[in-house]
Amino acid sequence: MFQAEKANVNYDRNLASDPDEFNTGIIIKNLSVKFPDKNGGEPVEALRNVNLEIKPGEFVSLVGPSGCGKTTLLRTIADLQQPTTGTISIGGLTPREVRLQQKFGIVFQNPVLYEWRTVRRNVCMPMEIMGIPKPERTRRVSEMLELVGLYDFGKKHPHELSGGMQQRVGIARALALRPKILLMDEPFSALDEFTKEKLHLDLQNIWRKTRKTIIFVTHSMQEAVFLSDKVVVLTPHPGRVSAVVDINLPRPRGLEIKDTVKFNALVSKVRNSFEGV
Ligand SMILES: Nc1ncnc2c1ncn2[C@@H]1O[C@H](COP(=O)(O)OP(=O)(O)OP(=O)(O)O)[C@@H](O)[C@H]1O
Repeated sequence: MFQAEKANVNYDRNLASDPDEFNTGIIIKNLSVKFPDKNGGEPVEALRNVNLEIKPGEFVSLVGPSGCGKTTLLRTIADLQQPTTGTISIGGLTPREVRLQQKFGIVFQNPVLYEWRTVRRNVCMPMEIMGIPKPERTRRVSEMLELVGLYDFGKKHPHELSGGMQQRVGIARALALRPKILLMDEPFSALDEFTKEKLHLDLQNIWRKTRKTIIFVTHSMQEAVFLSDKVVVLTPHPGRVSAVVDINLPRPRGLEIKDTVKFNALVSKVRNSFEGV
């Protein structure tokens, strides 16, 4: 259980009902991304003609085999990669405008924590860079560490934590600047199955409490179905959307849902979307 739940902290008040209303709906139209070939050959078509709509507050996973363009799509939404053609609109703004407003939080597979800094000071770092005053920083670090279940570990250093705990620090750090959209690139793929399942439950709770739009990249069909409202299936060479599968399972979801016929039917549906291409 979350420490936040134990402490009966009202995160909905603190995190979700931000007075700064921001429409996090994402509309992607005819998006293509090509990378020039270093040896002068044909460019690599990482994404071809991607059309996708993500509603505000939706949890969407991108799944597909290696090289189908998942990371490229995430990076293009985050304005870390420019489209070759097509557009992305986020509540009417461009990815650049959204990035400059610090509305994206990004979590990578490897959280890249600073070993010489404590957990608290790792989470604090983006706020230091942004010049947020110290009392507010201290308050938010406590809030974020409670949210990810690490309040009692604030004085530890990264090497004293397990892989799962380190990834929680990465999530807390990504949330510290109060982003509206959380972009997660295979955040749990390096973790063991038990830790992964615990983090799935915890991420579901974080999403429920903070109401962020989450885009989650994974190779795992089960992970995608368990977490998402919608699974976007990508197919490589060139990278394109082969299906969008709605996951109409009730929430909140417990691990036992993985044993249900409905869950496994949805996993099969995602799998068959690859085979159909
Ligand atoms: N900076 C780059 N320069 C050249 N080619 C690139 C670059 N980034 C990605 N690619 C190519 O674009 C295609 C899509 O890559 P991308 O990393 O987005 O796929 P992915 O689905 O995230 O793969 P993985 O699951 O292995 O992370 C691949 O063929 C890849 O080699």
